[in-house]
Amino acid sequence: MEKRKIEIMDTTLRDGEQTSGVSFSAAEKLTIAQLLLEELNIDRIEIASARVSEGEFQAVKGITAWAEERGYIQRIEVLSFVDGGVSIEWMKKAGAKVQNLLTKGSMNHLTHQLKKTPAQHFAEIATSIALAKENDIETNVYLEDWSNGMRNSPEYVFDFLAFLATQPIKRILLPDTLGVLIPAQTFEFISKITAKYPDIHFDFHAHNDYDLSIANVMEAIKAGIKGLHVTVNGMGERAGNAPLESTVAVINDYLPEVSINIKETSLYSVSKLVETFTGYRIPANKPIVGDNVFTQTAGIHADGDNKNNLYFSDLLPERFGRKRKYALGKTSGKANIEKNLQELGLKLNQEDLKLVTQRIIELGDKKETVTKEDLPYIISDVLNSHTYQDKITIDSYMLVHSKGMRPSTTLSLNLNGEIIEENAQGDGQFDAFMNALTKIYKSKKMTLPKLIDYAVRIPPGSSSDALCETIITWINNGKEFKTRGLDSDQTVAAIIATQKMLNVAIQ
Ligand SMILES: CC(C)C(=O)C(=O)O
Repeated sequence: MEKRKIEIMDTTLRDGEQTSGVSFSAAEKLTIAQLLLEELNIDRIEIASARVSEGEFQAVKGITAWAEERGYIQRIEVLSFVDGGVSIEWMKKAGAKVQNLLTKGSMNHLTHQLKKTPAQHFAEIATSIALAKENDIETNVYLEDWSNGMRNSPEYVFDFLAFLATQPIKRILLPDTLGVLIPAQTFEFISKITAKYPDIHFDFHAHNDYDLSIANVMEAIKAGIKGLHVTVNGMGERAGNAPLESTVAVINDYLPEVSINIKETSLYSVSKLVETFTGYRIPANKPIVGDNVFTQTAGIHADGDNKNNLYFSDLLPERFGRKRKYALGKTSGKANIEKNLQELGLKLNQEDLKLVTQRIIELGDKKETVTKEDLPYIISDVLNSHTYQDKITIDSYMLVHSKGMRPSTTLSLNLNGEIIEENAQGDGQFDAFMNALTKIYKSKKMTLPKLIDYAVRIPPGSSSDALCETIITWINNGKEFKTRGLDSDQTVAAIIATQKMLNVAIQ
């Protein structure tokens, strides 16, 4: 059976720009337009509202010049108004060839906003369409507030459609302007319209106010719609529009009777670029493009992935240019750690794996996020802890840092079984700690190795703040050696490195 083609119209550059606080520069608009058409294969794009500003005019001019050269000009659309030809003049100067004419799709809007009768409105629309035609501009017509129109004034909507059926237009665009439709209504309303006008091209423009945009998009397709409006990352007025990414995935996976032409593997990179241009952050749990949506956190999932891919679905990350990740944290378990080790090309015996797992769970308990890049540091720390037995331990300490007073430390040291407590002040918390330790050593007529270098680093490439490593270089009887400490807190890491030094020095 031949599949029905669904046209995808992306309105990131028009409705998406109506996201509160978002404004694209002309150069950004051109870059996004190029990616949408050439990288993703989007059928049509709506790039601006006519008459908005000089900046918008320049942006449209730039895109139309480029599109004309590439033969894409009929795929570039501009939102225009019933304004006696002002929008047409603006579009002509900007080089645009397709207007999406904004009209009133409900009696409520018509009477209370325009304060006109249907006959007056239709006459003005006919003039706008004729004027566009004279100027070689093609017309699509938006019925603003159409979904409420279908609920509250269906006779008006059908009169309006009967009028439009006589007009030289290409498409009729049906917006759920306030995002109020539920899937059953979407199906019912669109079915009624497509049954009556099977040869007219209708687009559906969803909004996401009830988080139902994708469900509505699916019903609109089943009801015979020929085109859909979407935005990258679901940006748009209020709660936004139907997100391009989920629309593509759900159509490809669940609606085999229709076809679309979008390149799935480029969805993520375009989404990221739009995120960067807008500063509008993608939530980590946003389907397809969110940071965490291909990360297995629970160990049982990673374990299942090893056993006949028990936790896989059709939403494979590679489809969207992404990779599956296995989180490291308190719920991760051995399977997650093994997956990360595999990726790093590392192997551990069962005992060390257990110790590393234990360390990661401890960090997770402190609400730290551990990344793959942290793993070699944790392993090195765990493996090094095998090389000596701690005879001297710092059993407890209190570090005080306050305004207007010198930092101070109280510590309790277990020196070969004897517990000694001491306190001291210093220039910083670690300095105060070392001063207290020096006091204990002096009281026992022992000498401490001298600290000659102190370096702190976070694991390179780590995107988490889980760990920092403190590496201290000491000198003892003319011999230099280094010890390291690993912790989420820099001073604690230094204290761990110091305890190691105390034990190395007595060997
Ligand atoms: C401006 C119009 C076309 C719109 O975006 C809507 O009604 O949702």
